[in-house]
Amino acid sequence: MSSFCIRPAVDSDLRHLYEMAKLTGGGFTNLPPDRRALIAKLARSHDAFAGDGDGKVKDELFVLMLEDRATGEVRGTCQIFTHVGQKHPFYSYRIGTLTQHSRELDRTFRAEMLSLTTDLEGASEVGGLFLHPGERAGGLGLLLARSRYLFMRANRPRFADRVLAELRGVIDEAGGSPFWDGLAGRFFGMNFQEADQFNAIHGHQFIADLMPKHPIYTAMLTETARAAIGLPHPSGRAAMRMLENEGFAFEHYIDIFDGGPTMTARTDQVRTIRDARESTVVAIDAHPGREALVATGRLTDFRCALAEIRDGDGGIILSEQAANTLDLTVGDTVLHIDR
Ligand SMILES: CC(C)(COP(=O)(O)OP(=O)(O)OC[C@H]1O[C@@H](n2cnc3c(N)ncnc32)[C@H](O)[C@@H]1OP(=O)(O)O)[C@@H](O)C(=O)NCCC(=O)NCCSC(=O)CCC(=O)O
Repeated sequence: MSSFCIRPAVDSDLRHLYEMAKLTGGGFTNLPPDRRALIAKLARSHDAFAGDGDGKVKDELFVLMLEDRATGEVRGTCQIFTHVGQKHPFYSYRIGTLTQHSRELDRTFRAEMLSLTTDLEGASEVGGLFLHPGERAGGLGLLLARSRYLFMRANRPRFADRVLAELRGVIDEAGGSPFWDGLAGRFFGMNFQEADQFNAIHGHQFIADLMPKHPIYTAMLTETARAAIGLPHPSGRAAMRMLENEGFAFEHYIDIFDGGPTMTARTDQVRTIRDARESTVVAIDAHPGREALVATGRLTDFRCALAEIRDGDGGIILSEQAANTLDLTVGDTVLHIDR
């Protein structure tokens, strides 16, 4: 087990966030390579961690970081929004069908249409998931993604009953988006990269403002735009698999910008939220145990790590390594779930 640990972002993480944002290759709405936008994110996250939820529905943002406690190196990040669409409308396209029959021709046609909706307004959102390429395929992506669900469980009243995640859509080799070119791009006078850059600095709102409000028949889109509907960017397949493993499903909502799939779940049915257990640490030793995710704390003191645990008398026995990584001692309460 490693000494990697998830912790709340602090203002001095700007450098790390910026470095990671530069590595994403663009089109990653929640992690733009723009210092001003990242400073604003960190300030918003700072406020969210400092408050304790006053019962009002707000769109708060929590930014988490993956740090190697042995070296102090930051290797990943992820985000959680409490209620999207409180300030600016949260638009999605819903894919629907309209079936029509002609008696004279004896033909039935099913037309697929994209309707602009704000159906997902008020839901919580997980996003901004990024692991340094050098650390992939070793379980840390899983730690990053699932730590958010343990955080939500620890702060359940602050989150909505529904949770969504937007996956990046298909981007071609030239950095363009076939879905953008076939639809939104025709109403903006800019290519995808320009829109992406504008979006990073000024936010999503201009897209919503200029987007055509009438339903779009997909039969009228170009073949390449149509083929991109609901398809994730190839680098997002691991993220999609992890969402599916948690019980998220594609319910016919897509991003209005790049056509990427929006996955949704009932918050209390997300596997990690539903199945996590709260236990007391009854002992700490160096014997091997089963692999689990262990979290402690609730807000600025929140920490989460991969750990070896065993069942003990009246609680769990934790590995020494995990106890050091998470600063835990006997008698502390933790949230945990097997890997
Ligand atoms: C997403 C992560 C953090 C995932 O980390 P890793 O790559 O280390 O993941 P992993 O442990 O190798 O794999 C996790 C699960 O995905 C499966 N998997 C891996 N690669 C796959 C592929 N190409 N196709 C299908 N499934 C794949 C693995 O088998 C495993 O599932 P089993 O356990 O079943 O075997 C990383 O790939 C990354 O930083 N990618 C680039 C940035 C990105 O695209 N981020 C997502 C943006 S979308 C977003 O942020 C919203 C979504 C969200 O926030 O959750």
